[in-house]
Amino acid sequence: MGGTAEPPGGAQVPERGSHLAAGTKHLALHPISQPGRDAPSPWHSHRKMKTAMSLLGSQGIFSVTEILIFLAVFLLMFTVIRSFQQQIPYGLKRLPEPRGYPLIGNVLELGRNPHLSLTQMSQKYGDVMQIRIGTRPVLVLSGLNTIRQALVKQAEDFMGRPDLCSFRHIGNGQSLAFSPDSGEVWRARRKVAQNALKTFSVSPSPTASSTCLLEEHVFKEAEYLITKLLQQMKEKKSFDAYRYTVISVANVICGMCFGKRYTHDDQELLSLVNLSNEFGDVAASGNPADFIPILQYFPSRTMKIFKDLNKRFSSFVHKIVKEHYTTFDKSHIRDITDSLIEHCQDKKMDVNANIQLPEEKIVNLVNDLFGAGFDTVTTALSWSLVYIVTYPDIQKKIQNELDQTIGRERRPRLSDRLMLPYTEAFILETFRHSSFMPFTIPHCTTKDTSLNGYYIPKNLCVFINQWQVNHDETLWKEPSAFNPERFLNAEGTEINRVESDKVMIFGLGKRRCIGEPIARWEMFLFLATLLQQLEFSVCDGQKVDITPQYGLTMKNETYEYFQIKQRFPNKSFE
Ligand code: HEM
Repeated sequence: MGGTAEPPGGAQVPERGSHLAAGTKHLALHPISQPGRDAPSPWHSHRKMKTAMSLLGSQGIFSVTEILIFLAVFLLMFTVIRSFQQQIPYGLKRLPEPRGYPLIGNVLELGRNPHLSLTQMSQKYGDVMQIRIGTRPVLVLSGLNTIRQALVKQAEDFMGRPDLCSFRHIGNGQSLAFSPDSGEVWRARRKVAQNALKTFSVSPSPTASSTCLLEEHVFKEAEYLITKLLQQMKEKKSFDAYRYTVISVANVICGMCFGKRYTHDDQELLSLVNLSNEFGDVAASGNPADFIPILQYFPSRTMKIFKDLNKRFSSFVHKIVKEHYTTFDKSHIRDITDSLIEHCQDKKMDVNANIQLPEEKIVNLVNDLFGAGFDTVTTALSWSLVYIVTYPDIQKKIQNELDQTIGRERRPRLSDRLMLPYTEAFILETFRHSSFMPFTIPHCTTKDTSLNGYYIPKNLCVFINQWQVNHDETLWKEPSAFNPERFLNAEGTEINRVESDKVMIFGLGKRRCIGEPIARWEMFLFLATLLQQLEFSVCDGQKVDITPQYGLTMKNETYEYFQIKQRFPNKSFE
């Protein structure tokens, strides 16, 4: 027994004698053992060793020295990699992570709709998981409770912003929302911005027909919008809703920030506001150029447009701010820009932090407010109009509620909100169903921390998946259905606050949107004023496409497919 044996199917000796083929031949002709046949013996072991040595020896693939060097290098590399790998503190777990490709990480899995891919991945890896975009690790948070824990209960740990290359082009790198600053200066600036917004929205209006400045701005713009839409209907028989609402909404924030408005055909404003899609493409979570640094050095049309847009935006605002400086009168503060200039001239200190902010850091705030103030609200409003024409029964219910509560004699006011629960429920369902801000602006950890038992290092970029929360089957019955009634109590007379608090569109905690109250009021006033006077529909034969296009704010395809009819022709509203 033992001895040589034929390989299965006979000895297939390769014809050409490569180094590898020689080794294979050697192996084939000198089998190490025949299991179950030979009893192991010292001779056998010796032979085994000899065979192995001959496989590796001078006639084999590698020499013994080569193998030893290989092992030494392998051990060295292993030790170096281990020393670079995160040491997880005792009692905490390492973050779960889908396998990615070298250099690009999980970019391919993110695809065109990262909010959907990451929702799917969270079902496998959990509410707290790590992905890699390029070589950069990113923490992805899903699940309302997990997100509340991170952004509210552990707010200080998760309130940072990552230093992404595209963000450095926004507001000359001094943006309140996008710059990496999250310390005392950011805190003081945020407070100044919040106070300015409050003063120029809820302060009493000088006109008798409005209760506050915001109401006055929206009334005026909604009336201009209605006139413009009716004119478009006369001339073209249809219109693109986004094209006109964007100017009306921009005029509201222009009124508050700069005390001026623009016509619907103003080319400078039009070209600026219509570039918001390009802004959203780059500023969205998961833009590869921010995570694969080498991409910065390749020519990119989108990045060029992004830089150009930010420059144009800054110089548009800068020009207006300069005009304000020349006409500034301390006894007559006209708007937010004036109030920021006054803040600088008074050298006001932040009472808590005792911080003196540099002038440019104060006046630059108007850039953030104007930038954040029109695209978001316009997108919200245009989604609401898309749902209105998709579900005509819902439009009728809102109009019945408006007719019964407000009637035809006066316009809707902010104080009517509580008496119009169905309209409010419709707005909440628009936010939830469209989830048009699928992620918050990316966050970043400010120190080593932990969440749900996982160790999370400092400076880790964090994506908060708002879309996942708004479509979570454990939170919502039939999340893909558009159903405003889900937010009403059983009698349909009040908003169910437990349900409405689950909708996530403005972020949470220390970075929560500072424009949230204004956005909600504006949305209500525009929508109620438009639906009180107009009936919206889609042109015959046209189909509404509600598939969103991914971005910082997701838009629906805008086409000239909207039509309107006046509900009460020849009636004017006070
Ligand atoms: C429906 C409309 C709006 C939506 C859905 C929205 C949503 C958001 C979200 C998700 C964030 C990021 C939160 C985070 O990173 O955790 C944010 C931040 C911000 N929003 Fe809004 N927003 C809206 C309207 C507005 C308006 C009207 C203004 C101002 C006039 C505004 C000003 C800001 C600012 C300044 C920040 C940055 C806050 C910071 O980083 O400290 N937003 N918003």
